[in-house]
Amino acid sequence: MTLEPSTVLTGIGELVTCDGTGEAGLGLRHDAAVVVEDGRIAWVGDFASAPDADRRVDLAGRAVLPGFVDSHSHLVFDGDRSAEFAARMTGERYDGGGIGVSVAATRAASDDRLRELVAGRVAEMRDQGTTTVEIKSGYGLTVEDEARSLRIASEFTTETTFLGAHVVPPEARGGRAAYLELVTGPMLQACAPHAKWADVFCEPNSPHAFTQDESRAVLSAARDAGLGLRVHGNQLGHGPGVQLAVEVGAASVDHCTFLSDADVEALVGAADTTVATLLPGVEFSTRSTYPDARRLIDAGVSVALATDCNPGTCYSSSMPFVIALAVREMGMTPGEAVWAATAGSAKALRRTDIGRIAVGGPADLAVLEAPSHLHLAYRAGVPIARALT
Ligand SMILES: N=CN[C@@H](CCC(=O)O)C(=O)O
Ligand SMILES: [Zn+2]
Repeated sequence: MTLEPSTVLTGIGELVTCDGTGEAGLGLRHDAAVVVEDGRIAWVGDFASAPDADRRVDLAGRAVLPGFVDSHSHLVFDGDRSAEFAARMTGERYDGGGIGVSVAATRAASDDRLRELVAGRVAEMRDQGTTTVEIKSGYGLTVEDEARSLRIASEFTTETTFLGAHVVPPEARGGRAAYLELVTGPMLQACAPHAKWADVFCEPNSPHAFTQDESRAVLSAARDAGLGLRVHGNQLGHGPGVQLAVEVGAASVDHCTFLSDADVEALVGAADTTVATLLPGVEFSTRSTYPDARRLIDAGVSVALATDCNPGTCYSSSMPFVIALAVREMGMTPGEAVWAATAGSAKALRRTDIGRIAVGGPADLAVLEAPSHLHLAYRAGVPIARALT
């Protein structure tokens, strides 16, 4: 639906502004109207006092909320790993080894083929209400393949993340030190112009990923190159990822599945800086224990939700699915889950302009085929959300 040049949205069953007021900060309004002008929110208020606009769209009781912010995805890949998923469903454990399969297929794909795959995945996300997506590299793992992954990602989003330190690639086995030098040197140099962020798979529980010291070296080089920092941490077992993320002031530490009391304490102390991004689609798709979101929220940690859409641990692009899992499996209220998928996830990207509906912000809106946000978890698996603009 086009909302140009100016449109007043009426008949909104429930407006979820995420303005920080009320239950879970959702700032719910009823009998509200929204005016969109030139792609921005121009006015929010009571329907009765709504100003005129060029067009009027009656939403017939549907709920409107900020478009979802998916702050963690790996969309630039080719190849199929559905057999790996099936094997996990019969008991095989995930250890990151399958990443090499996606790396081989991604390297073999043409630019056009990768572009087409990313476009399809981004469109799939929009069809489910996502209006901002972060996209990582990490299936190239050569200077050229990482740089082109990021070039292609930046055609779709400004939230691009260099993940040369995803795993040590198969051809570098035995040469970890040399690969780290490549990642922190020429690869970082080639990728930095196309990336806003850098990330590292800090996971001593996987033979393929990186230790605390290796991860620190990657993050410190990335910071020197002007990139913001993110960390994959505490996914497969207890580990140093959370403490390292807090130490370096990362915007987000993602997964947070296995946390000690000291990890939670560190995240509470860093709640203004470092967000704990939970990715329950991963636990679903790897048949693992879910992170304890209740413990984190009750302690005062900043929590976000994202899909982690990737070919190995979660090939789902659906934020509504993630919200349903968060409510059903992680003890979050529907309101907390919606907040974490919008304003919380925006905070994980250090953005205050998205993830909320506020005058002056971009008109990144999602609409539900339902009267309230409660339906996102209540009607799990039903495609009720879509991006409005
Ligand atoms: N853990 C590291 N990276 C991805 C999985 C990548 C893959 O298996 O292809 C994740 O976030 O789960
Ligand atoms: Zn990931």
